[in-house]
Amino acid sequence: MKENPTKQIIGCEEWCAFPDLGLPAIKARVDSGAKTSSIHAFNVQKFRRQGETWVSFEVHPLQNNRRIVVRCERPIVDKRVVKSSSGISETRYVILATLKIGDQAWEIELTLANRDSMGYRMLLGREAMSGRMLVDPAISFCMGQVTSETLNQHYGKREQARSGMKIALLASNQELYSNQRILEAGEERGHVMEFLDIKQCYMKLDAVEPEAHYRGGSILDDLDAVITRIRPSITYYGCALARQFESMNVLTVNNSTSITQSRDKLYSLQLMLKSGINIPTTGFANSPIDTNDLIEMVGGAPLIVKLLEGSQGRGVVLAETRKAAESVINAFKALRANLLVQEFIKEADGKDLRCFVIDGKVVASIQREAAPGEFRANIHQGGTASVVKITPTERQLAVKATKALGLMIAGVDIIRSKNGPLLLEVNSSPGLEGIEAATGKDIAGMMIAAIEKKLEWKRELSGKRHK
Ligand SMILES: Nc1ncnc2c1ncn2[C@@H]1O[C@H](COP(=O)(O)OP(=O)(O)OP(=O)(O)O)[C@@H](O)[C@H]1O
Ligand SMILES: [Mg+2]
Ligand SMILES: [Mg+2]
Repeated sequence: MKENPTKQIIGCEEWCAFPDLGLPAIKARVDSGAKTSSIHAFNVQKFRRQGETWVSFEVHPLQNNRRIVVRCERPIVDKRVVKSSSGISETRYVILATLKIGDQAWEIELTLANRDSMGYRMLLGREAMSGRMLVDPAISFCMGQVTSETLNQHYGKREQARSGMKIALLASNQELYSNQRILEAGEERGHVMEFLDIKQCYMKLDAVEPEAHYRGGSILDDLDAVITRIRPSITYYGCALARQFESMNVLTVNNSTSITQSRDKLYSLQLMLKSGINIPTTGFANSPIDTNDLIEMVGGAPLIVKLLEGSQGRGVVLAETRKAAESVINAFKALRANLLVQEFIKEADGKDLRCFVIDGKVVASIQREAAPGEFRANIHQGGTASVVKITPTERQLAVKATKALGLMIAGVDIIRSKNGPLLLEVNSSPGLEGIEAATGKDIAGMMIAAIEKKLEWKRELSGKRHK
C-alpha cells in the first residue's frame, strides 16, 4: 500500500461516510484490536445478479434510532464463519465499499455483522486504517462533529413512508428454495422482505402492548404481514409467535389457528368429513387389543398405516397382508407411536395430485408419480412431478378442504380412487420447488399478490402506505 506522507490522527470515535452505500454519515468506533471493519447490518439476504452473488442488507445508520433504514446492495467478496460468545456459528458476508473520513476516501473490506443493535453501527478495524491513520484513544471526533441538523438533512426523508409493504418470512432455513423464492418475489414486487428465524424471535405477552422481538433486541413493530412457514417440529413455538403477531394486528399467512388445525391429522380429517369431503376410510385406536377390529374397519389388507408425526412420506407403510398389517400396527404401538390405519387406494397406482391453493383458488396442480416399486408419490421418496389437468370436482375438493381448515395458502393432496377423488392431506407450508419447476408458474409471486390484495395494497398508490 502507498504510504501517505503524513498519517492522519483520529480518535476513538469518528464520523465517516460510505457514499456508494448511500450512507452520508455513520459514527464509527475506532477499534485497532479488530482486524476487519464491520457494519451492523440486518435483513441480510444473498441473491444472484448477472451470474454474481450479491447481498442486500439494511442499516440503521444512527445509534438509538430504528426508524431510519438505509437499504444497500453489494457483491459478496468473501464469507467468514464467526462464532459468537453464545457458541452459535454465523456466516458473515464481506463486501467492498468506499470509506470516506475527512477528505480522504479509499476502498475497504467490510464485514456485515449482527452486533449489539443499540451500540455503534460500525467498527473501524486496523486493516482499513493501516498506513493512513494513527489512533489517539484519548480523543474523539478529530475529523469533525456532525450536527443533528446535518443528520436530519441526510436521513430526514428516509423516515417517511416506504413505497412497498414490510413483509416478514417466519421460518427456519433461509436457504431453502421455497424461502428464497418468497423473499425474491416480495422484493421483486417492491416490498421490503425480512427473514425471521423462528428460534430467534421472542415475545412480550402484554394485554395492551404485545411485542415481538428479534435477536439482539430489535422490536418488530413495523410489519404489515408475516408469511408463516413453520416446520412440523416447531409447530408449537411457531404458532405461538404467529398468534403474537396476530394480537399486534399483523396479517399472518397462514394464521396460527389454521396451522394448528392442519398439523393435527386426526382433527383435520374430522374437519374434512364435517365439510362433506371424502377421504379414504380411516381408523384410529389406542389399544393393541383392538388391532383386529381396526383392520376390519378399513376393509382388511392390503392397507396403509400412517404415523401421525410422519412427513414427506416417512412413516407411511403399505401392509400387503393381514399378518403384515397386524405386525406393523402392533410394532408401532409398542413404540408408543400414534398411528392411523387407512384403506389402500390401489387403483391410484402410486399417483397422487398436489393442488396449490391460494386465497380460495387452485393456482397450479401437479401429478406426482411414485418411483417404480414404490406406492408413495412423495418427491422425497423418489417420485416425479408432471403437469396435470384436474377435474372441476377435484378443484372444488381442494378449495373446500383449504377453507375448512381456514388456510389462505395450502398444498392439498388428493388421490384418485374408483369412487372419485379422495382427500389425503392438507399442508400449510407447501413446498414451491416441485410445483414451480413442473408448471413454470411464479407461485411465490402469487402468494405475495394474495397478501397485497388482502391488505388492499395497490401499486398505483405506492407513494403511500396502505394503512
Ligand atoms: N390410502 C392410501 N392409498 C394409497 N396410497 C396412499 C394412501 N395414503 C397415502 N398414499 C401415498 O403415500 C404418500 C404419502 O402419504 P401422506 O401424504 O398421507 O403422508 P406424508 O406425505 O408423509 O405426510 P405429510 O405430507 O403430512 O408429511 C401419498 O402422497 C400417496 O402417494
Ligand atoms: Mg403428503
Ligand atoms: Mg403433508
